[in-house]
Amino acid sequence: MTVTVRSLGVALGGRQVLKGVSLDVPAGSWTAIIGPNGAGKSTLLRAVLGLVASHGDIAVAGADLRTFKPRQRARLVAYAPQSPNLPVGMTVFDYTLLGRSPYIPHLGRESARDRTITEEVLDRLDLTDFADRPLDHLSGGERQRVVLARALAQQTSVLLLDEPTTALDIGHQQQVMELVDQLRLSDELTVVTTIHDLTLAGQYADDLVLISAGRVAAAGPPERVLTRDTIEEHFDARVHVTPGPGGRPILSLERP
Ligand SMILES: Nc1ncnc2c1ncn2[C@@H]1O[C@H](COP(=O)(O)OP(=O)(O)OP(=O)(O)O)[C@@H](O)[C@H]1O
Repeated sequence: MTVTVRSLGVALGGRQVLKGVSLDVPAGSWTAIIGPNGAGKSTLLRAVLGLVASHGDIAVAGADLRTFKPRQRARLVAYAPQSPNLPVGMTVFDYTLLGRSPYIPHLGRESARDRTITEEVLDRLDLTDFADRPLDHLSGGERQRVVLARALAQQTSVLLLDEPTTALDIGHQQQVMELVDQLRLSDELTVVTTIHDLTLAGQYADDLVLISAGRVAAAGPPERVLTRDTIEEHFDARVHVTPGPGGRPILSLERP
């Protein structure tokens, strides 16, 4: 399913946070939204979901999610926010099972299939041993994987992930990115993720969109966006860029 945004604008607290943003994410592809702190990356995801007021055109599989009820939206798009409110005392299993809520009838109970899907997702994210643990008894990285687990349990065709790897060690970063990539290939999932690790973004995404001061500053394949000059201009960082496997850029910081 495609995600298309045209001339998107968002104002927050009386300030224009996104201006004229356009985005084209083909079905089954992975787009990474990059950009400096405060650029508007999370706001862009929230606007696509219809969680913040916006003007401009938004189409997810041809539909404008701003007109959808939450339950209807949750069958089409799964969203893993950067810092979700986690219910104190709820177990990892029950929180992940919440991902099945859009399919459970009102006043009904989850089915055996809902529980099986939840168990499978926990297994794929190395979380089976934590299933009965309350969310507030987890480390930051474990919590982050549980938030992703809930989103994957929704089994939607579009996945929006806000900074899915920030709290993860390098092994779990790889595990999460590989898992998302596998799902993308096997289930034709369309993925949009914000991400700060530019090398990681360049290794997995088909296209990068650089947001800077609320506008699209660059967009295209990783090797076109991740250039030394672009990084210096928008992040005020000096980096060395070398072509890695498949020509995908590897960035390292240059000491002044
Ligand atoms: N509710 C709000 N009211 C006013 N301004 C807001 C609100 N929420 C966010 N902002 C501002 O909007 C801008 C964009 O925020 P956003 O969270 O989208 O940035 P980001 O690119 O995701 O940043 P980061 O990389 O730090 O997570 C920031 O300047 C932020 O301070």
